[in-house]
Amino acid sequence: MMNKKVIVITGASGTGKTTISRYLKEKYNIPQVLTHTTRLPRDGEANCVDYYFETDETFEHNHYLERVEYSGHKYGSSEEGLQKSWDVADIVSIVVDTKGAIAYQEKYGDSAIIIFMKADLDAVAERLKLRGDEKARLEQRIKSQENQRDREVPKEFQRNYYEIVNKDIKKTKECVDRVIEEIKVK
Ligand SMILES: Nc1nc2c(ncn2[C@@H]2O[C@H](COP(=O)(O)OP(=O)(O)O)[C@@H](O)[C@H]2O)c(=O)[nH]1
Ligand SMILES: Nc1ncnc2c1ncn2[C@@H]1O[C@H](COP(=O)(O)OP(=O)(O)O)[C@@H](O)[C@H]1O
Repeated sequence: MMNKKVIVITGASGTGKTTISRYLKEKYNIPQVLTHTTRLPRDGEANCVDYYFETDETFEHNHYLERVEYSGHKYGSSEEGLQKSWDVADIVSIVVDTKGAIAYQEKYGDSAIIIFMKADLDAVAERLKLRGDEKARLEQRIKSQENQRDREVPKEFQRNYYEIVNKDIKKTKECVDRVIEEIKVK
């Protein structure tokens, strides 16, 4: 089991977590572990592709490795989901908030590779508007206590994590490439 690795992509809203997860899939064929949420799909998002979209009731039918409330919605990831991805690939990725990242680090130790994403606040506001996030929801999300918290590296992180400042997307992807090279030689 321990030649298996999970790349845990974390950071505040709009910092580029999903973008990096997609890049890992496209360039390295690294599958993304899907998680469950009670928030509604955004335009362009689909069930079983971006998330397992749940109601408050169906959300409780799964059992979770870790679960959180984020800006008024529930999110959770399951051990089965991770295992299913590990069945088909040695390196997989998952996108979670920092609380989730801490849980993965605690459970999987060095097999959990943390990438903490950071971006300038003004750039984030602009990018989320372009992403098509509805204005009121966007503001609520940006102001949420969880999102404020996730703008900084939590003190609970153990020393080994990668921090990527996502300004120029080309440079960001180069940073990700270096992370993958490092993981692969380990
Ligand atoms: N801990 C945890 N966080 C999750 C899970 N699924 C998604 N998240 C996080 O929940 C937060 C909100 O996600 P989302 O609604 O997609 O908004 P976004 O960050 O603006 O794309 C993000 O930080 C996600 O990484 C999960 O299963 N567990
Ligand atoms: N470096 C970048 N420059 C410009 N736009 C970006 C950059 N990185 C991501 N984006 C765009 O910003 C929006 C938010 O990125 P996303 O990956 O959805 O963030 P997150 O998953 O962290 O909320 C998306 O529309 C994405 O295409």
